[in-house]
Amino acid sequence: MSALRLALIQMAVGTNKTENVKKACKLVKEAASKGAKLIALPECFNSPYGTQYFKEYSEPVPGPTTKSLSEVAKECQVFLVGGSIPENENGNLYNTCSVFAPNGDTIAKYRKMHLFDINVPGKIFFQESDVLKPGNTFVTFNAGPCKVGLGICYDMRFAELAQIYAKEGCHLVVYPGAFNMTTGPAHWQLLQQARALDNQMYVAAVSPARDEGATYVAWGNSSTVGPWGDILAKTSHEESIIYAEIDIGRLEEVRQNIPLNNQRRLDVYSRPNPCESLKEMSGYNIDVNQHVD
Ligand SMILES: NC(=O)CCC(=O)C(=O)O
Repeated sequence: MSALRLALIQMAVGTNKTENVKKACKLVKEAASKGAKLIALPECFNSPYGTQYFKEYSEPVPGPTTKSLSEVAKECQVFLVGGSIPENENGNLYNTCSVFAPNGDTIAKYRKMHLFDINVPGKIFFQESDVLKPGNTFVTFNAGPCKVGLGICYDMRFAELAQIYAKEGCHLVVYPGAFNMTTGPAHWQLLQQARALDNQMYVAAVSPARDEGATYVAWGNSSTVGPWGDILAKTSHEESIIYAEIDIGRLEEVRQNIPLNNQRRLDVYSRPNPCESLKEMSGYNIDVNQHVD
């Protein structure tokens, strides 16, 4: 078997943590009943998204939320990417994704590496680093034939993360994420397609459903993109589950058709930046746009 069915659960997240977890488990069961073998939840699915909420909703990992996820993964016999939750480890908070195998074992734990600190004046200011610490570790796991890398939301903007996963042999990167009404329409879909095309791999991004009454309004629009850069599944902003086949054969075909991996000019990329070297030699008076050999 070289394919598996992926489900992304774009769930509506409320302020009641117990209800959020209960709903997540119910939706996992629904996705499993439709044949999904790898199922992913969104970023911050047990808590509203916002720096003012993280401490109150935080819990240890393993803890009550991951226990429920482990149980439902086992009951449904699926691989479950547990979105993310605010993790509390000895008072330090992280944005953390745990992954569960069909036997309920925790097989991966990833802490968001690039914290969401942005300021688009008049539109959105967000400073995750006010309350969260970043993770420093790349995390992959195997789901049947598919090797999967993990990132969380803002991590999607950093091409290096997906590139490292591709080099490590991943076929798919899953990003639980919650873009917003400013950057969502501008960048959410483009970034997924860029990461997929650059690396000729599958990319899946799963958001909470949009709640216009929330302090942070998520863009929604969860989607799965294929190694050709094509959108395989996509939803709008309501609560929904979307499905796509992750087909390793198709990924290999794309890589054979356009063999980027054999064509990289590592000999050139590894040279010191020619523009910087020339600028230094010339006292910065050169046109750095000129071709330099
Ligand atoms: N939760 C996040 O990391 C949001 C990232 C985001 O909206 C972006 O524009 O990047």
